[in-house]
Amino acid sequence: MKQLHKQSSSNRKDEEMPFSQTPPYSPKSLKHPRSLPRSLNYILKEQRLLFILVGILIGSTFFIIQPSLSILSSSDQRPRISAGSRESVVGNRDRGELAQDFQNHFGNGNYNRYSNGVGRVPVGIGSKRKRIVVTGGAGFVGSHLVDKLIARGDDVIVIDNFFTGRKENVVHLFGNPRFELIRHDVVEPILLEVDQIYHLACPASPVHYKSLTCDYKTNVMGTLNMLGLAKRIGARFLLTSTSEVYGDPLEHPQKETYWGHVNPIGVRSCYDEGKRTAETLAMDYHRGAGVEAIRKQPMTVYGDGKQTRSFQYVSDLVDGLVALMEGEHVGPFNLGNPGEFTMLELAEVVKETIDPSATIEFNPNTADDPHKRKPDITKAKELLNWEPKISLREGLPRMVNDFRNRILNEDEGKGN
Ligand SMILES: O=C(O)[C@H]1O[C@H](OP(=O)(O)OP(=O)(O)OC[C@H]2O[C@@H](n3ccc(=O)[nH]c3=O)[C@H](O)[C@@H]2O)[C@H](O)[C@@H](O)[C@@H]1O
Repeated sequence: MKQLHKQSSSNRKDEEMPFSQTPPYSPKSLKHPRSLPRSLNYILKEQRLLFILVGILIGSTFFIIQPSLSILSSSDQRPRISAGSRESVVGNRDRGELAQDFQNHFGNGNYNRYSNGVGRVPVGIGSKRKRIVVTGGAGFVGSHLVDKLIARGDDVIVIDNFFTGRKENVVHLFGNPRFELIRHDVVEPILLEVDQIYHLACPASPVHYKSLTCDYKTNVMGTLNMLGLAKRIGARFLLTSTSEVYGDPLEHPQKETYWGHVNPIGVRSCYDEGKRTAETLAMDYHRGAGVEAIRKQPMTVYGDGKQTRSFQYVSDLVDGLVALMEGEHVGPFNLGNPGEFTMLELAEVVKETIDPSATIEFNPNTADDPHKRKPDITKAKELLNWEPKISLREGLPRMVNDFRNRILNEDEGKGN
């Protein structure tokens, strides 16, 4: 398999860890008590709290496409070829094997599309494992997704340029033969042979997307490159979009069919429009190819704090992403928690569940901040049989433990 800049790290003490010791997927458990304020500071630095809660836990829209060129009748034993495809890497898994594979992971389910031979392994290798690329896999959502995929037995290649991601998020997988880490910027093409592509790479933090460092190019060129790869190799493709594509919505709650209300020249637009363009590209390919710190510091609330958001715990999101990838559906799905809170309510819940002594500071609002946001998840409930299980009150303490644990792991990695 071709690799670009295979990661070498001076911080690979887990390298010898045998696979059998790989921790199963779950929000990482608290290993030993350590300073809560420190973890809060970590979580919230560079507005990470707002980012995590607003940027991630809100309802997000996900796109999934399937190049139609990969959909052949099950009786067609020819390699599936699209422009630039490499027949030599196209293998044929039989329907029974793939259906079995699916059942091993998910129990009974409809596996029609995959049973048409979408999954691939190199010719001659009858492995049931999937080979999966996760771009942005060293990020917050990405690293949780990678843990889940590895834990269920798949081979995972992470592509990340570490713009906001951290090697520490995946260091526990170093040395695992089923895991590869490639430092690579998705704006450059890459050739890999895989069954599925989860495209998460994106400068997602407000710290980045509200500043000149915002990289529209990543959303456009990066998505084009990953779509091109999916088309070439016939892989199933999933794009993590964002509820920001709905802008300051005039429809509430927001269904997948809502086109949104976005200021195309505002300070947030490089992110909103970048993701909107990425969605456009995904659907074009489908059609065309067929295919913040609060430790004794105030929590910052922008504006009057009456704007609403919906917050989703990361494991619910990861479950939804996998259900979407493993299913047969194409197009946007809202994967979010419909629980709707004002920013002031959120600050109160954070106070109650994390730090009762925290205070609130009001800052002028940023331009174009959406007034309300709440995902309509009817479609995901009906078609994916998916809905979030973890409430904000339940999720917040888990989130703190998760980040505390990451800090502890980092300290251990440094020999502290
Ligand atoms: O909810 C959302 O809106 C966002 O959720 C996640 O983002 P998240 O995990 O919250 O953010 P990060 O922890 O910053 O992860 C993004 C990853 O992409 C990587 N990245 C970023 C930019 C780039 O050019 N290339 C690249 O590999 C970063 O290094 C990082 O590992 C998804 O990865 C985003 O696609 C999505 O927009």
